[in-house]
Parts: sequence; C-alpha cells; structure tokens
Amino acid sequence: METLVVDHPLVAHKLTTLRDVRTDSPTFRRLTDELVTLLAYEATRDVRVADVTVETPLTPMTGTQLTRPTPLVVPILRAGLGMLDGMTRLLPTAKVGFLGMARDEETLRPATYADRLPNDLSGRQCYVLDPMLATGGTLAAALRLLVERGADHVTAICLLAAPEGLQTLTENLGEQNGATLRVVTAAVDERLNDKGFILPGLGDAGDRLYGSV
Ligand SMILES: O=P(O)(O)OC[C@H]1O[C@H](OP(=O)(O)OP(=O)(O)O)[C@H](O)[C@@H]1O
Ligand SMILES: O=c1cc[nH]c(=O)[nH]1
Ligand SMILES: [Mg+2]
Repeated sequence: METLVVDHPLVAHKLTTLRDVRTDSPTFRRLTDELVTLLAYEATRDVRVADVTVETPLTPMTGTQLTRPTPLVVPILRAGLGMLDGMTRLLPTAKVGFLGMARDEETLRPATYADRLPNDLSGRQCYVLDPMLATGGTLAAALRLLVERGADHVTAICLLAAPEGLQTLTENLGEQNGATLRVVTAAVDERLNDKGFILPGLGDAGDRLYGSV
C-alpha cells in the first residue's frame, strides 16, 4: 500500500484551521473543499491519459486527453460527501458512485447501508473520498469491494490518517488481484484514542461538516 503525504504549506495551513475546535461548519465545509482540490492535484498525477491530435489555430499537434472509461469517484457517505465538489472540480467528466458506510461506535466495525456503484468496474480507475482513515476498517471494506468488481487502480484521498489504519490496510490488502492501491493524505497523525478517534485529529468529520444527527 503506497502512502503519499502531501507536503505543502497551503495544505498544512488549511488543515490546521480545520482541526481548530472553534472552526464552524460553514468554514469547515469550505476548507474541506479547498483541501480536496489540492490533494486531488497530487492524487491524479497518474490518471490515465492518451495522446490525442488537436488542431491549434496555427497547426496540428499531439496533446493529452483522459482515456475512457473516465475515472469513477466514490465518496463514502456521509463525511466523504463533503469532498465530492472539490474532486469533481478537477475531474468534471468523472462518473460518481456512492457508498454509504457507518462505523459502529462500540465495535468500530463498519456497516454498509448504501451501494450505488456499477457492478462492473473492469478497467476503471477509482478515487475513493473519505476524510478520516482511523482503524482502516471502512476503507479496507470499500477498497475490497471495488477490487472485487474489477477496479485495478484505486486511490483513497483522505484528509487525515492514523498510523494504525495505514498498517491495517497494508497487512490486510496485500494481494488484491494485482490492483494498485494507494492512499493520499494531508497528514499522518500520532495515534488512535481508546474510542478509535484520531489524535490529535479534528474530531468527528461528519458531525463537523453537517452537525450531529
Ligand atoms: O477507519 P475507520 O475506523 O473505519 O473510521 C473512519 C470512518 O469513520 C467516519 O465515518 P462514520 O462512521 O463516522 O460515518 P459518517 O461519515 O456518517 O459520520 C469516517 O468518515 C470514516 O468513514
Ligand atoms: O477521528 C475520527 C475517527 C473516525 N471518524 C471521524 O470522523 N474521526
Ligand atoms: Mg462520523
């Protein structure tokens, strides 16, 4: 499992404000949106492209175009929804599928309550959006599902990751039909607390985006 931590002063600045307990929901949503666009710029460095001939007003030339099928973007509800607009701003032609997953507060095991993904993902590059990679249970289940459906290149974009979760993904997702699996994140924090929250973290991302329900 390749992990890329995006080391950029603007990312660090926005993430620090996001962590601040005084940051309200509207600001949290805006910063999440801005951060995702910065992370997506790095995460899409290996997006699949092909040469294409284009005529400028002066001459034909060989340019670059996204190949088809275009990538699939998969926000994990609820918190991942806060990352969707920032991602599709960079990849407007991407298709969007949805996974609803919630972690049980006691067992920390994820349960899938919505699956609106294509059944056949053969040949598709996928970008999974979820702000928090804590124990790694949610992301492991999501990545497994995408590979089972045929995806061969999946990049998870997270705002924050815990070392424990990255370790779990590395240990549990070793051989996935030869698929390339990557995590791109703004930071790897210190550890999880006894309730499975990332420390220092930013709290409950879903609640901070949308309020507790
Ligand atoms: O790595 P894990 O230990 O699995 O935890 C991470 C998951 O927990 C959060 O979602 P949550 O279950 O709170 O759902 P929500 O987005 O609806 O708030 C977060 O957005 C991840 O999906
Ligand atoms: O710190 C954490 C861990 C899981 N989910 C969150 O929203 N925050
Ligand atoms: Mg939550």
